[in-house]
Amino acid sequence: MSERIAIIGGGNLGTAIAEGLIKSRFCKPDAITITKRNPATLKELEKKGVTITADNTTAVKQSDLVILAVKPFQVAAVIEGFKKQLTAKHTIVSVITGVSLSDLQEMVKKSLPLFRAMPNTAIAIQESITCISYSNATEQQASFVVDMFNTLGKVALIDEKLMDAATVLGACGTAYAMRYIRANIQAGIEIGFDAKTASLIAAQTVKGAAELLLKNGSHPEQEIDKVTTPKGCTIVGLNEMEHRGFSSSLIRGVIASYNKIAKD
Ligand SMILES: NC(=O)C1=CN([C@@H]2O[C@H](COP(=O)(O)OP(=O)(O)OC[C@H]3O[C@@H](n4cnc5c(N)ncnc54)[C@H](OP(=O)(O)O)[C@@H]3O)[C@@H](O)[C@H]2O)C=CC1
Ligand SMILES: O=C(O)[C@@H]1CCC=N1
Repeated sequence: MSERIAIIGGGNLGTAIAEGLIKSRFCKPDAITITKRNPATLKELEKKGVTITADNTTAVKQSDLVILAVKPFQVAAVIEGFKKQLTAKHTIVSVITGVSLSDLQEMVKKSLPLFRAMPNTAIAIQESITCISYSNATEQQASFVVDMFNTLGKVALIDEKLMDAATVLGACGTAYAMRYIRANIQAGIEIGFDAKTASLIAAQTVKGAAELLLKNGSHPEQEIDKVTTPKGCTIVGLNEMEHRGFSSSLIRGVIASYNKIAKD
C-alpha cells in the first residue's frame, strides 16, 4: 500500500502500533512517521527506518492516515496545532480514551473520515483486539482501516456507545491479565518453582486457556468442567478463590475502571 501513516504521540501505545505495523509488513517502516515532543526516546524505531520527529505539522502534511495516540487531555491542543494541514486526503484514527467521534469532529472542523479504535499493547506483536467505530467514511476507507487493524490482531466493529466498555475490557484488560499471571508466578514460586520457570508455565497456561476459547468457541465453564476432576485439587482451589471474592473482585475492578472513564 502507498499510504503514509503519521502516529501523533509516540508513547506506550503509539510505539506499540508502530512496532506492529513494521512486524506485520502492512507498510514499510519508511512510510511511518511517529511524533512526540521529546523524540529522543524513539531511537529504536528510527533504527528500524521510521521517521521520528517533534514536528506534528510536517508529519500530518506528509501523511494520509493520522493516528492520534496522545493522552485525552492533550488532544484538543494537538489537533489545533496541525488542523490547517488537514485536507481531503486525510483519514483520522483516534485511539484516545473517552474522546468521542463528535468531540473529534468539533476539533477537526473538516469533513474527514473519523475512526475511533481501541487496541491494546499486544498490537506490537499483532495480537491486539481492536474495537472500532467510525463516522463519515466510505466503505473503501472503512475497509482500509479495518484491514490495517486486522493485520495487527483481531477486530470487532462496535457501536460507539460501547467504546468505553471496550476500553476497559480490551485495553485495560491486558493489565488485568498480567496481574493474574503475576499472582500465579508469585504462588508458583511459593510452591517450588524458580521465577523463570513459574513465569513460563503461568504465561503459556493462560495463552493455552485463551486459545481453547478462541479456537473451540466454547464457554469458559465448559473448559473448567474438563479440568475439575471430582474430589480433585482444581475445584478445591477454584472454590477457595471464589470464597475470597475472585470473580467479584474482577467484576468490581472492571466496573470501577468503567466508572472512572465516565467521570473524566
Ligand atoms: N497504553 C495503553 O495500553 C492504551 C492507551 N490508550 C490511549 O492511548 C493514548 C496514549 O496512551 P499511552 O501511550 O499509554 O500514553 P503515553 O503517555 O505513553 O503516550 C502519550 C505520548 O504523547 C506524546 N505527546 C504529548 N504531547 C504531544 C504533542 N504535542 N505532540 C506529539 N506527541 C505528544 C508524549 O511524549 P512527549 O511527552 O515526549 O511529547 C507521550 O509519549 C491515551 O489517550 C490512552 O487513553 C488506548 C488503549 C490502550
Ligand atoms: O489507563 C488508561 O487510561 C489507558 C486506557 C486503556 C489503557 N490504558
